Amino acid sequence: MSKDVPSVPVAASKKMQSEGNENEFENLLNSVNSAPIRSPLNTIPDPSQCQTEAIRAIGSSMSKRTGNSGPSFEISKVSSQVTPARRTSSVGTRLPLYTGGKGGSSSRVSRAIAVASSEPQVEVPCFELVLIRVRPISSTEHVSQGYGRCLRQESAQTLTWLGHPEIRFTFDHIACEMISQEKLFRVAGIPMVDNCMSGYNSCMFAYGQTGSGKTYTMMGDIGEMDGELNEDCGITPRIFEYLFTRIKEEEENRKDEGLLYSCKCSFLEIYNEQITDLLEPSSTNLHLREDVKKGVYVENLMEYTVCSVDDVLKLLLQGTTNRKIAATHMNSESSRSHSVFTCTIESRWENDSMTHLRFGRLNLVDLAGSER
Ligand SMILES: Nc1ncnc2c1ncn2[C@@H]1O[C@H](COP(=O)(O)OP(=O)(O)OP(=O)(O)O)[C@@H](O)[C@H]1O
Repeated sequence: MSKDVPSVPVAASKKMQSEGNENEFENLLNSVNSAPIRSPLNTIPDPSQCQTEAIRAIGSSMSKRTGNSGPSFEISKVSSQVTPARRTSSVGTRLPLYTGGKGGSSSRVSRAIAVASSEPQVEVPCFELVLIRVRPISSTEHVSQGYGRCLRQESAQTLTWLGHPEIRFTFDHIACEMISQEKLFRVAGIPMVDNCMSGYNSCMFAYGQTGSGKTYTMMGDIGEMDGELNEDCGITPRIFEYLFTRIKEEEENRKDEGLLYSCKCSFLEIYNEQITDLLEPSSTNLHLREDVKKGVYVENLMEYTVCSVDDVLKLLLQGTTNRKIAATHMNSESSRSHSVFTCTIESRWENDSMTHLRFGRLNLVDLAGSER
């Protein structure tokens, strides 16, 4: 059934490493004590609790480096970590506390990070999740090229590559080829938004071979139909639809505190080690800088205030049109660059005669595909 192909159709989406800042204005000295309690970081569900019928049912397959064509797979890596109040800014020793992922090619990592400063040490939790998404074989691959599946899914965490010898891989979670964009968003996207709104930075990135489905997963079909997102739209538009719904609810529920959110987005591309603003393509060769207050940032990158999912869709459409694409032998519209869509979510509210300010940053990264 299977036929060798020269490259690996592997896609990965990673949602990882985040830092959050909660900063309280004005009465800074009292800030730590008066800060409202955040939701727990690991609102990200245990992948084993996220199984869907489709995932359980499928014996889907994927290709491996030396192997056969077939559906690609993706990895979502999720992590969140929070820094406490801004005064304790320097992060010190990392204390890895590995939980699970024994013996597999990936592991779920839950870490605590000790914040080194003159103040008492604060444990900074960190949460990561690696998720594989298997892409179905296209009709061209199946009919014209005669490729078949080369994988068997054993469980929600384990896949076997049907080579000689067979090789088993274990991940935090495997989303089979039948998983819908919506379901994937519910597993990987919602917890990220919830964490960001609680002031934890979050990052998701898609990693894998050209044509394996990274852009489909991260962006998909960005258009709208009758004011609703397309069924095929990817995780990014869905994240913002959910984010603005949550913002509306929160602002409504905490009217008495005058809670207000504001969101700013930027969209950049890294191509040939050069950074370009995808929303202002003449702005190219931008520089990475580091600042004590801001941390690492891209100088002169434009940020746009967004108030609705429509605002975000416009930016996504504008940016993806400007992204560098070219044909590869596996994908006629292959992204040749890395893209990073960032949203900074800031919230401000009054409580006990103090103004509170909280930040969370969301990074959504679609890496360029590898042809090797
Ligand atoms: N889960 C899926 N279901 C159906 N079609 C898919 C799926 N994933 C990807 N595809 C289709 O496969 C093709 C390649 O996907 P995509 O462009 O997202 O790959 P990619 O990994 O981003 O590639 P590159 O790295 O070359 O940019 C597209 O036509 C896309 O619509």
